[in-house]
Amino acid sequence: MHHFTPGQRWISDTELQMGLGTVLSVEPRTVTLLFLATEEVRTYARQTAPLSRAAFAPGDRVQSHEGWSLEVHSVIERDGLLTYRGRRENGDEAELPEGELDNLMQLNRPADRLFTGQIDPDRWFVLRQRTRDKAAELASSDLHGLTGARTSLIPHQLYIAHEIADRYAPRVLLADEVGLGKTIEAGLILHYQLLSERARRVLIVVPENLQHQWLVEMRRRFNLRFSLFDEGRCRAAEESENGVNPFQTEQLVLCDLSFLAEQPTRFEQALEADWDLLVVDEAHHLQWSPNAVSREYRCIEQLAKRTTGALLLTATPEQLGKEGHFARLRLLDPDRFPDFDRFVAEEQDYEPIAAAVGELLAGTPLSEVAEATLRGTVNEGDNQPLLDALTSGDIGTSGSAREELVEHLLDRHGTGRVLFRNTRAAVKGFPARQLHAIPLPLPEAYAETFSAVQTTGSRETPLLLCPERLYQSEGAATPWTRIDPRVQWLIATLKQLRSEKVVVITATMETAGDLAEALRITAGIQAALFHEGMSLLERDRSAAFFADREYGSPILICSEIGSEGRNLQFAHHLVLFDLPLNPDLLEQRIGRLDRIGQSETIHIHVPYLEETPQSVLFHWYHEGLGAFEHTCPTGHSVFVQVEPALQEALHNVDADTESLPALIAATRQLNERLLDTLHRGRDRLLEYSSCRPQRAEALTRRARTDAAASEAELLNYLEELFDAFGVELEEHSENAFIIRPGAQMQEPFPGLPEDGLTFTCHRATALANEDMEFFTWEHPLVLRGMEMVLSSERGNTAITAVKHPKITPGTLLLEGIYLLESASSRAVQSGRYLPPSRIRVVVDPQRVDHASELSESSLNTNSTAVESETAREIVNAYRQPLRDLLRHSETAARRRIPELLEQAGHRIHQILDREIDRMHALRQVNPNVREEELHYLERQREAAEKAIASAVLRLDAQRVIVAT
Ligand SMILES: Nc1ncnc2c1ncn2[C@@H]1O[C@H](COP(=O)(O)OP(=O)(O)OP(=O)(O)O)[C@@H](O)[C@H]1O
Repeated sequence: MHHFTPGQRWISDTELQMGLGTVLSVEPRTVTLLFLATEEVRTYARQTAPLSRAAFAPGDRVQSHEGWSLEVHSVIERDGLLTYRGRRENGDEAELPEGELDNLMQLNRPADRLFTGQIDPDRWFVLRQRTRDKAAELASSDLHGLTGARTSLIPHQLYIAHEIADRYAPRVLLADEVGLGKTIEAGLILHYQLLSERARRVLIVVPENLQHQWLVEMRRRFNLRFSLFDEGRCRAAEESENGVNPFQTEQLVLCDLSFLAEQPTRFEQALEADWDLLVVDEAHHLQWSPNAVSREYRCIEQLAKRTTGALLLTATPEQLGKEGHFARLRLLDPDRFPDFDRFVAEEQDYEPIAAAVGELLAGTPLSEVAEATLRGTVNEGDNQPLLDALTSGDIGTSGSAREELVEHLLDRHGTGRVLFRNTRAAVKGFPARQLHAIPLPLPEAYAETFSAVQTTGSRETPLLLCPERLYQSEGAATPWTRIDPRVQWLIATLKQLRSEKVVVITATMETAGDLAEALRITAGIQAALFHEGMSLLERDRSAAFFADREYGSPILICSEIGSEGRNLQFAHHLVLFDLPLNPDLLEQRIGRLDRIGQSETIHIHVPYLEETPQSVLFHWYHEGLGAFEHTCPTGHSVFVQVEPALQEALHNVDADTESLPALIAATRQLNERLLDTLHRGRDRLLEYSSCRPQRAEALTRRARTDAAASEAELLNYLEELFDAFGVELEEHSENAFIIRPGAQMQEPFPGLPEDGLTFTCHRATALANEDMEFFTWEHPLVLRGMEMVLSSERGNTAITAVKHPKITPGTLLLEGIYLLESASSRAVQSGRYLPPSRIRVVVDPQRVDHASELSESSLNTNSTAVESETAREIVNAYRQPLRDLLRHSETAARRRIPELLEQAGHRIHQILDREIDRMHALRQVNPNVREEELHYLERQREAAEKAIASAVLRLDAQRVIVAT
């Protein structure tokens, strides 16, 4: 372990560009350093800190923070701190305590190593360069973080993730229809933000029964290891360290909403824990109305206020009404959504804009109405010239003008930047749903029940829809499962569908439990059970029992909690043992099977008792809304409007035979009207902005091409990497390999278990074999391997013999690899504009740079290894010529700096100026753009320019070339 003393100067091996750090404090297990050049404070575990002591020796030249330099003659150590004595440039004798060293001073380690004979095998040099190149390429790629997860590359998801992930502190509502991949989208955004260090601390809040699924999805798809926080975990953290805030002991935390809502102390701790990103799944649970704000809503509201980024997920944003929807948007941006009435009024204006966008996209000549709408937008600043180009009839310019106008309109109108919603209709390619309606006779015993409760108020509706409930109270004489014909029907149907997986959903856990029991006793069927009365572990076991293809149960019986979030698309049969009153809940239930990955027609079985409220509801859903065979985006709005009449019909089944057909007809009409309005207005705009198909397709094509090229490249790289570190690699099966620690391995390879692991770089293989690791350029083991190469000194000094037609035998050349690095924090992302770009020079004694004719590949293919003993002899024999070559190479490298800085400046302007201009235009019409976001971009531009102006050149590696 290193010995640290406050005031000492150290350098980060993994982030050399941060310059010299100063030890601030030393704790028993940690050490904290301040890197003044980037104004960052970092705390490391002492045992494993990737730090090297910045200690200089006589003969070195050191630089003071005042700008003068000193040639060191002697070094004095006092209480662990060094003071350098020597001569300044002006000839004065001077002393320089290490605390006064220039923060950006670089260590010339490769040269030191060369002259002290620490020369590496040539393959290490080659590996180092390859790694360096790749790291630079990844740092500047907009796809890095979005394509390496174990997911199929699906256009609407990639589009959303790409739109959002790169934003500063994104605050959005992901509201794709059920099962289209909101979790995946959130995972992609998280992954991108974490990889690019835009976010470090993330809190995910989900309903209790989805905790495990989220943990598993984040781990197996994105390699993100979240820690599950419950009371036990919090207590354990407090016991192991007195006074600690448990939520601060981990960076990635997942917990359950009711835990936070019900435990004020824990909630306060979570609130204090300083998150960068908050993710809330099933956000429709956050109930809000002007008169009643739920505890859950209040919790998330406070967390969202304190956290810069927030992703809310819900498939049914309006499940609890438009007000609730507005309230959730308000959580994301209270300034933009201050007032519910204004929000509703704004929606009225979307229709003409949506119509104009539709015409622009269709490519047809503009109607007068659309043209007038577009003319109404010229005050936004930049639409007039586009409109002129469009109406001029010039084919050459009108196409791109159309495209740009669409962009402007979508950017500036509607909820486009805050809300994303993809629908099945837009995404396409989903299998059909087939309804099997099963009317069953009403048993005598139930008939009494109905007449007893029919005339009572709407509070009794659940009893009407689930009459068995009356028989579930203690002391009921007959078990309802013997009376209810749905049970016999279920048994018969399950027997028929013997080889199929069947999901049965029912409203309550009591009914679910009774059903499972009845199946077991009457028919010997062992069903998996899933309800809120079971522990989390029991539920997860049950879900796994059902999912197991070979030994599992073919039947899963869930209470309503099973209708949210779970992935059951491997089943094709769904039994709705009863029907929920809320259309969104019905959609959630069907969504368990109707989700991405469903490969067959979904059979929806609905048994209902004839001439009862059950049959009323069935007909209302089926004939009024068509909700079984299609998703029904308007379901909730229709329900709200017809609820009194529907309740009436449920409570008076046989009062008047005319009223139900009338209700159904009215429902159908209303539904059609609402669908039409939505289609023309709000939803149209939302659809256009949630996924612009051409862009999404182009992005996906690029991602797929990149991924395909990466696969072969990565495999080839990994062979070299593993070979260099002594990791053994062998074939496992087609596209799959095994790696394990080899006999030659000198240090542990991070992430590689003792007994090895199986991996594939092939996406389809990874998707089909979840037990294999999916290695991509984003996988932690690959990234840590690359970091190991770059943070170690290995490969920064080599000697090689080259036979090359362009070099006279006997010539000594020096290949120098320099890095031009800006000392900025990663938040400034100067790397995006000035990727840690290499400057490669190959100088001869006449100071001529041969870099272009002696390319790396031509040198690598023509080189032969030089024995280490011979290498040392060469260095000893040619010390002075080599020192001269080093000087020349640095001069040659410096000549290239202006060009690189210019390119970086250009890149800053290209990316940020455009973005800032766009934001300004947007704010004219769409206050969705937060002031904060705009300022962030402006600050970013300033900081990036500053960082780049202070970029320094550093020798990263050198290779002596002896021509033979
Ligand atoms: N890109 C993808 N690659 C592989 N599987 C995917 C992909 N997208 C979605 N899936 C699978 O499809 C199913 C639905 O995805 P997900 O759970 O993210 O949807 P959701 O919109 O969050 O669903 P819900 O509305 O039910 O919460 C999941 O089983 C998920 O693993």
